[in-house]
Amino acid sequence: MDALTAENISSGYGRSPIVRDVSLSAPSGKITTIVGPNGAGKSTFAKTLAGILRPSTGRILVNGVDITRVPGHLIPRHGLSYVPQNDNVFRTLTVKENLEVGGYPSKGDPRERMLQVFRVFPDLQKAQDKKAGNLSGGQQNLLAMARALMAEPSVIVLDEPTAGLSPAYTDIVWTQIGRIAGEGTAVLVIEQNVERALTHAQFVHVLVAGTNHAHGPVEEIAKLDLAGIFLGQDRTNSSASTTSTISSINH
Ligand SMILES: Nc1ncnc2c1ncn2[C@@H]1O[C@H](COP(=O)(O)OP(=O)(O)OP(=O)(O)O)[C@@H](O)[C@H]1O
Repeated sequence: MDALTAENISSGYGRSPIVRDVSLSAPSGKITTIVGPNGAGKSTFAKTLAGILRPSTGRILVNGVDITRVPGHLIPRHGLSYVPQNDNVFRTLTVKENLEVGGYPSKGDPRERMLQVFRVFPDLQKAQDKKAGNLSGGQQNLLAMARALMAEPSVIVLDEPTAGLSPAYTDIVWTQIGRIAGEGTAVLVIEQNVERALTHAQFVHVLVAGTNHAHGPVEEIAKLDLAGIFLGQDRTNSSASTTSTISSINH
């Protein structure tokens, strides 16, 4: 059974849905990414998984349990933690205090859990008494991920965790994402940069105009003409698809 299963989700902000009939699954211990052009509905879908938006159709299962109608603030207790792109740490609290807050949904010993999280994020242990607001943007994103891990989630949803980061810090964040998956968590990453998604993920979903355009193991998705798909001109089977083209349209 996949840790996360979303079936036929439609969702949005008003009467007409932004995301339409999207299905996706994310297995434990693997990285699944959602890629797509700007405005495709990736963040809207992530917010729907997190319970911030209520889907108008479909259902969301975590470890087989239907969480579709669970209020957003209780969803971490059901095994799904969400890290938004912005405002994802308490800036006036220390690193340690942020982690303590993140541990509230967990039933385990929070001190033990913090030591486990520090094993995945050793640099945060060194900075544990620093105010989160004094960390760099990249360190804040790592702290946000670590805070989400404190809840011992089965599934962690990361909305563009490397947005705005330097290439060097982007590599650090992806290394950490790999370590989170290595601990057995299902990781779902919204990623703007297709090249990065194809490099790091095992499964990829391509969302275009709010609908599921393609999905599958990374080896299969890498064969598609993603640049053409993003530009609305699917040229798969032509020779036009190159990784550098895909990369360049994402910057
Ligand atoms: N709070 C909101 N209220 C109304 N419409 C919104 C809101 N947030 C996003 N939208 C609209 O929903 C659509 C999808 O936005 P969304 O942020 O989900 O796309 P995305 O694929 O994550 O894009 P990006 O890669 O640019 O972040 C866009 O047309 C956007 O303008």
